[in-house]
Amino acid sequence: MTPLFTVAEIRTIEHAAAQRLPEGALMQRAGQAGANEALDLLPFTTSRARVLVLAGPGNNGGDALETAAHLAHAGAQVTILHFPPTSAPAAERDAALHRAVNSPARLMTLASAADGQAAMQGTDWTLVVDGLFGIGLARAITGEFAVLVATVNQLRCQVIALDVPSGLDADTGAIVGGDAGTALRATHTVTFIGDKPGLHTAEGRDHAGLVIPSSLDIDRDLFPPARAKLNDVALFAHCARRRRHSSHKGSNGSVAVVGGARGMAGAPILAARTALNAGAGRVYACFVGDPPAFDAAQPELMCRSAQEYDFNSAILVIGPGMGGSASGAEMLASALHSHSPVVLDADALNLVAGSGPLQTQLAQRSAPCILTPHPLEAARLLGMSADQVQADRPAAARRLASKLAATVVLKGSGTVIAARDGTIVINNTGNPALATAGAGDVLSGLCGALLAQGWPEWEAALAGAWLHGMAADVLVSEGAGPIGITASELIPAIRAAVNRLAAQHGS
Ligand SMILES: NC(=O)C1=CN([C@@H]2O[C@H](COP(=O)(O)OP(=O)(O)OC[C@H]3O[C@@H](n4cnc5c(N)ncnc54)[C@H](O)[C@@H]3O)[C@@H](O)[C@H]2O)[C@@H](O)CC1
Ligand SMILES: Nc1ncnc2c1ncn2[C@@H]1O[C@H](COP(=O)(O)OP(=O)(O)O)[C@@H](O)[C@H]1O
Ligand SMILES: [K+]
Repeated sequence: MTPLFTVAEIRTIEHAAAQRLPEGALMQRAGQAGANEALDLLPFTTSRARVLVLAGPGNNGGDALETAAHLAHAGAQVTILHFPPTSAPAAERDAALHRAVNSPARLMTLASAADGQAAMQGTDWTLVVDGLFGIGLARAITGEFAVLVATVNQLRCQVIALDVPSGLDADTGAIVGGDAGTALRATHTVTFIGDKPGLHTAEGRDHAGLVIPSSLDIDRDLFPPARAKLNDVALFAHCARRRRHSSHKGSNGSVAVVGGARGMAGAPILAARTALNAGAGRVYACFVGDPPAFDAAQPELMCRSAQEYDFNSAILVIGPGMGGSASGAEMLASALHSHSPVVLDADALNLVAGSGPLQTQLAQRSAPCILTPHPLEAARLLGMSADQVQADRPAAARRLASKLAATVVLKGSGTVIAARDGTIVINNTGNPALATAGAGDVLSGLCGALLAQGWPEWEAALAGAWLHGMAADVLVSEGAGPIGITASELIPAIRAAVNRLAAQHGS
């Protein structure tokens, strides 16, 4: 289980740890950790490696100077582009500079980032170490530093970021300064003290690459209980069940997907097929528009008119392709009036966003409730723009969960799952193959199927996000994507993932 800590928490831990250690110990450990990861990436003949180390003006630059000295002593050809501090540096940073100067590394002290860019030209670098800025970056990277970042981003070699890729907000995964800023794209990030939410959501996955946490050997008692974690099978495996020989379809619950206004019948069909293939015993597809007689590709589904369905008799997945009509709103109100557990997606969320009474009705329900908004749906529910949601996904998910008293699955790269009490989990399975129409319908059907099979709301949301992403990861590893995977193809891959989970962890 990987806990995730905010910058404020990391600063508190660091401060407490520093009291127990000799001056500079943490920076030295950080530099050693960076060097260890770098050495793993270098060719066996270290002397052939040309390593470019960017050492910024703050303590992140201090880490980089320590890393550079280690790599130079290990035999690599190291060039340091050093940006001196603009105010009096910490003694530990001075000591790091001293070690770098006394190492075989070539140190270029630069007055401007433009000098740095010139110094980078003409060498075929094996590896770049990014120690420009860490968690202390206070404003957008602009001007000459932005040009330097763009130059590194065009290199094709591996790039290790120290602590955080320069320019990325470690709390939110947004680029510091938004559109005015930029961030360095690393292939690996060695992150210090504890892992951080921003490395795994929003822009995080594209900029951090593979994340390697390094605790710097800080005593465990200095870490607070984590309010955020990375998603992990260990968080939900206890709910997995193997099928009993004595089971029957009634043992595995019923799901009713409610949606399908005229012209949008495919969305509930995708959700319903997923629910069936993820193990629900009986699945109804209920249409706000005219129902088809049956689904030819999945005749096991029971296609009904939503108006004629008893919403108390199944787990309800409401919203796929439902539209915003008065009859959709009426179906939603009666579904919320029922005692059934619900998954609210797509148009159901838009209808809730536009109606105070529906919001009150939702917040007052006692049955399990999972909301699966994408960023624009979340924005409508919060009365803000999608850009504002993306600027701080953990905060948006938390606010929604508390406002509507539900488990919220804020979708997108690094899906954020939030509980009513403010706990969050960030999912790191999945990939851009999922950026395709209908992938969200598949997720809502999967969550419904897990609820139907007795999973509690929180674990159903965690496992739903994880299995959905894992299915896409398996398809991509088999060469089927990420380009061109369709939502329908996810369904058999989800079935395989559900069965693997039950076989490996089910009781
Ligand atoms: N605090 C900790 O927990 C530890 C920190 N360490 C390292 O120290 C880092 C934090 O160090 P700092 O707080 O010094 O911060 P940083 O090194 O991240 O950056 C601050 C420096 O950048 C300058 N700066 C900020 N925004 C700028 C901009 N947009 N353009 C140009 N210059 C800008 C500031 O004036 C300051 O000199 C961590 O990320 C980590 O790498 C490690 O040494 C280990 C312990
Ligand atoms: N780039 C991406 N990386 C990882 N997951 C993604 C990405 N883009 C989309 N997804 C996932 O795919 C699903 C898309 O859902 P949604 O936006 O509701 O699509 P639709 O309404 O077409 O079904 C969500 O589960 C989301 O988290
Ligand atoms: K960095």
